[in-house]
Amino acid sequence: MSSKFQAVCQPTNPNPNETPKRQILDLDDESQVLYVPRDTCYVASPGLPDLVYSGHQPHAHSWDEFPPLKDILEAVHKALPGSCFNSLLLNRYKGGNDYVGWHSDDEKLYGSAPEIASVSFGCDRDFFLKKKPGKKSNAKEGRNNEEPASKRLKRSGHAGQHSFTLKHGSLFVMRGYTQRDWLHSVPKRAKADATRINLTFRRIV
Ligand SMILES: O=C(O)CCC(=O)C(=O)O
Ligand SMILES: [Fe+2]
Repeated sequence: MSSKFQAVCQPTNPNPNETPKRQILDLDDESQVLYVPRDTCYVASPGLPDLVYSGHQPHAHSWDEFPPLKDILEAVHKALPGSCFNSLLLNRYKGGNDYVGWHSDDEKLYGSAPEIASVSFGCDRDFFLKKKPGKKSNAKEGRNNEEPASKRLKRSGHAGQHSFTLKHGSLFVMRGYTQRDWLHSVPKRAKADATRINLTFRRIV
């Protein structure tokens, strides 16, 4: 059976000073190409605008090519009443070296406060969320900076960062201003020795 997953490679960014909008691409030292450090596959309903991220425009497969995905979509719609997803980005992490760097899925075509439903299968992986620079993480931290800067710096390491373990069969939902105000990532994990498939259902408005 042929795989619809793509290991995405594209030529090195012509302007090396320009950082990709979403930090999900990485520079491969040997081949000097920008690559996505996991395999991806994009599915979308017909007639929607093209998805472009980090200068990459994935081919949109149709739902009919993957009948099981339609079943999962239906189950997600049932679990999240009122949701109506029309596109899906799949990620395959072949092992602990595959990852997604800090980014937000804040592309305009998803609207200002998108709901994104993330379903995971296979190997457990950690998922991190942290506030974008300049966004206050809660009312407490916004207090007039009573604390000396040196102290604040010390505890700022992972303060305000939230970690979740996304387990086989789990449904994780991001909504509201999560994409506007927060970054998320799935870091490399030496101990994650098996494949993980992640499905992120989205609505292009
Ligand atoms: O694999 C995950 O849990 C996250 C994937 C993700 O953030 C994305 O596809 O934008
Ligand atoms: Fe994401």
